[in-house]
Amino acid sequence: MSELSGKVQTVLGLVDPDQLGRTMTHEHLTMTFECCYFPPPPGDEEVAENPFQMQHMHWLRQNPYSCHENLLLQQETGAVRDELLAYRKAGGGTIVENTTTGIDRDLPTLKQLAKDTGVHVVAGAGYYVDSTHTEATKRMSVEKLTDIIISEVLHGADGTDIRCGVIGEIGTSWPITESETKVLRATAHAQTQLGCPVIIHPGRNPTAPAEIVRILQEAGGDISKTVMSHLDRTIFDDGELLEFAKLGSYLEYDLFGTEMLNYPYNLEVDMPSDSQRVKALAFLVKEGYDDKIVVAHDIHTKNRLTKYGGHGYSHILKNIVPKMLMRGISQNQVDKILIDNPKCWLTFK
Ligand SMILES: CC(=O)NCCS(=O)(=O)O
Repeated sequence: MSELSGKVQTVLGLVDPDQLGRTMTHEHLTMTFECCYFPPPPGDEEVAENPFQMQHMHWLRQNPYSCHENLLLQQETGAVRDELLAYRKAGGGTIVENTTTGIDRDLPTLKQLAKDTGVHVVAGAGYYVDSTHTEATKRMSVEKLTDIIISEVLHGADGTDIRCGVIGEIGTSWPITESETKVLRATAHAQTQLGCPVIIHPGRNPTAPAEIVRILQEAGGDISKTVMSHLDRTIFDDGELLEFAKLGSYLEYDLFGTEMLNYPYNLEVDMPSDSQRVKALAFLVKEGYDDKIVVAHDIHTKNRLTKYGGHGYSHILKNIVPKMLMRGISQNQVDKILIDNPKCWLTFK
């Protein structure tokens, strides 16, 4: 039995799972999203150059990816520190920080933030989407990728001794690329050896989550210890959602706080409102999946920080939980979603 068994690995070391408390399973505290810059609508170029003014806040919420500066969350460590202190005050205990190779993971900053704020921070191992894979990464064998991921969990990542406590978010596009398929297989192999939690970023197609599960399963992955992220922008049909839920992964609604009319990465998608997200959670609870739901905000742009008039990391605790209770999700079920399910997922086998 490894020393990790029965524990959760944070950037400050191993902790007992009961210490985690309320947990957001998919956030970013420092990263860059420049890989996913999307040009502004014609005529809006000037706003995009000078976005952080009151009169532009609505534009920024609607076009968060069309402003270079908005994509540089790594410039906001001070604001994020204040946010984490507020998160603790609001009853938060833990944040899973999903930044992986390709979007500027910064483990020393995560460690410092955890020390300064008392929030448990669990860091992610592995690789983001194909467009961020280097040529060297693309040439690697599954075995080599597996070794790197395992080492990031057992010894530390990016030349530090700071260890990751989860594999992911592992990025995939749609269709899934060859390089992403190798990383998924390596993820499953590493998970088999480590007994660790895994979290996946699916491509923007309703069939993507099931296809990813198929690839992980074929490579021996443990789907019951895997979170499928971003379901709120991926599967919209209730029947398809239940079909996917049967496969046994955790079901993550992680874009709370995001309101956007035109989702630039897939104009077919109607991004739901928070009320619609709560409705989806209530539906899954009614169908018996309360042991499988996890939630988060997936903050990855500056405009979502309270410093810039955004909802911040405490939005779920302050605003969404009361709405969940109002929509028939019991306090016991809320506690499962915020405390028990993340704890169970994050604990090494
Ligand atoms: C950081 C990240 O991957 N966020 C997800 C953005 S998406 O638009 O839901 O894919």
